[in-house]
Amino acid sequence: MRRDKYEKELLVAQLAVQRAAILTKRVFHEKAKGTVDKNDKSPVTIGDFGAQALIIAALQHNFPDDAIVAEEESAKLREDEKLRSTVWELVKDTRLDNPDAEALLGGPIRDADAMVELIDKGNSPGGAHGRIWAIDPIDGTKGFLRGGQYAVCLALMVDGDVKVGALGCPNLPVDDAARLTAGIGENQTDDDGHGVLFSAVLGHGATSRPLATVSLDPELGKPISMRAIDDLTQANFCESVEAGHSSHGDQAAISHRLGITAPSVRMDSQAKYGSIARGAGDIYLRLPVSATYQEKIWDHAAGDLIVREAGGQVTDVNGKRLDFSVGRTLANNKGVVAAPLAVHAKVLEAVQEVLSSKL
Ligand SMILES: Nc1ncnc2c1ncn2[C@@H]1O[C@H](COP(=O)(O)O)[C@@H](OP(=O)(O)O)[C@H]1O
Ligand SMILES: [Mg+2]
Ligand SMILES: [Mg+2]
Ligand SMILES: [Mg+2]
Repeated sequence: MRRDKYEKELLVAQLAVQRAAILTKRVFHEKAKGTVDKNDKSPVTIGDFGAQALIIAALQHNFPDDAIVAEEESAKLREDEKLRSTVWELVKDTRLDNPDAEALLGGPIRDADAMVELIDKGNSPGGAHGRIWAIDPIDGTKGFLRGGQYAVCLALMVDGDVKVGALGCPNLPVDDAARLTAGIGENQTDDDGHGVLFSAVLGHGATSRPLATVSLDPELGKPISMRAIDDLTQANFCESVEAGHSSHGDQAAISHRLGITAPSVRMDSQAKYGSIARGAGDIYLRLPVSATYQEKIWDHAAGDLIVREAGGQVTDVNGKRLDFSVGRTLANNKGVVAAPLAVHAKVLEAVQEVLSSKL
């Protein structure tokens, strides 16, 4: 079956993520320099709002009829004049260093009022019908603050199915061959050799390229694929840093059951999905800690597609594919199990054994 290549959507998504990441990187450096308070939540707040505004501006310019589900809303900006002008100062000077690319995204936002209004265009309830973009302007808030991993995430869903995904990971190595190591979750930089842009279109594979390479050619990326692994004892698995986001205990028990000897690699954000998609790691486990928490679609949409297009499978702990068609959350799913297609069933079996032994 021939599938739509979504060429323009992919190009706009890639450039929008690249432009937003220029802003998040500036905030990251200003935080390190102490220009913004590094102890409170302000760096991430400034970065979230700024990145979301820039991405929505690009989407509205190119696809004005599409709906948008984005993580942030503007209430705080409307009540805090100082925060609003700090964000605006950053947004107004953030542009791609490529005039054609910048023009494609619609150029600068008009003024601070327009910026605040754009942020609120991300309030769609989501659902199973039509074209809906999902945005996480900074995923891995804690990683961003710690100087670890974070990601700028954008995906297009059509009738509830993810068709296009782009993930900008400023602090990951550019080199696809660099295996995940324990230190990747902290003390990272976005200096030379770092910053990768993962993308995928349903039915057309997944790619990576340097985040800094701005081009109007959406096919510039190198194809990526998961590592072929038949001996699961040699697998490398990754998980959240935050113990409140997934159960480190259950994940350790699953890994033990699979005979995995390497310690888990802890890192924030959808950088986990990108990393396993390019074979830097093999398995991503996100076992629920709470019976009531519903995963948010913007935390998974791009990563789910990128892993599946790289030869992986992504399901919840019950073996169901992630269902992006039911609103702003993955209300029909519990947890995430991502692994190469050939071994996913084995991993899922271990997940279910561990979970049922707890009952
Ligand atoms: N109790 C919980 N269980 C699972 N995920 C949670 C959670 N509380 C918050 N999160 C989500 O976990 C995301 C980060 O995932 P990770 O731990 O893989 O880095 C957060 O994204 P943000 O950082 O964009 O807010 C947030 O949406
Ligand atoms: Mg997130
Ligand atoms: Mg976020
Ligand atoms: Mg958040």
